[in-house]
Amino acid sequence: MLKIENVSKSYNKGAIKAVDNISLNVRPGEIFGFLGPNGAGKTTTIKMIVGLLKPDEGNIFVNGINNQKEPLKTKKIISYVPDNPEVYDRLSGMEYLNFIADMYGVSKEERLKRIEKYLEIFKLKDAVNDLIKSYSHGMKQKIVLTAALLSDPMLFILDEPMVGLDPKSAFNLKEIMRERCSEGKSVFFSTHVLEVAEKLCDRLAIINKGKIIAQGTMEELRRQSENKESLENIFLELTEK
Ligand SMILES: Nc1ncnc2c1ncn2[C@@H]1O[C@H](COP(=O)(O)OP(=O)(O)OP(=O)(O)O)[C@@H](O)[C@H]1O
Repeated sequence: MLKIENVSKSYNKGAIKAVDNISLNVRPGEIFGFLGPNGAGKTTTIKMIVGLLKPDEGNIFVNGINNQKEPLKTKKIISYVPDNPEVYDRLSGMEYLNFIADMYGVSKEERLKRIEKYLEIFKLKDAVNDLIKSYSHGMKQKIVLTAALLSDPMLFILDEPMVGLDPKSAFNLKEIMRERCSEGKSVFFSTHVLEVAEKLCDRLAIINKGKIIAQGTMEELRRQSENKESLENIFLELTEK
């Protein structure tokens, strides 16, 4: 579903190598966790996957399509929720949802069904006709999540999705991720919450200083580490080397 091949990215004319020759593969029906300390290169990688940044080297394929060569085709099957979503404050929640559904060409029937479903899950029904600028931080996050789900993406990409969500909303989001994967769709998300990653992900990759230092199932990561008890121990051991 997602294949990253030997991808590198530098900033400031090569002075900062943010991502250094990484490769990974996310399969259909998989929840894939992308972990790493601050400044490791997670957001830079995600921005390259969704087409906001261009890799200096390497290729990224979404469902077999090269995202540099056919950006619109790949964007159609991806939804992306950034770590700090910017929303159109002067729209109401419903106007924003319809705008995103229009951009993705979602039919009236499908959008109504999905809007109803996710507004119910995220308890946003009463606020959906209010202006987004009146929303709390968490409500803004939830309207962005709802919008991202309207196109029923094959690949759902989230950068630090649990930050700012209350426990119930975080639980609901995890259920949504699981449901998508049971339907054969894929989820790729970055997180600092190791407990969530450990419980939720089918496979994980750990990035440190731009390089992938471990990748695989929890079982496979345990085998690569001497300190095998929890993902926290494995993470600390591998990133402190
Ligand atoms: N626009 C930019 N210009 C210059 N350097 C940048 C830019 N964006 C990121 N960097 C640098 O690239 C490196 C990787 O940053 P990135 O944001 O990808 O890390 P991250 O793993 O997402 O970090 P965090 O967990 O703190 O969000 C860091 O050294 C960062 O300072």
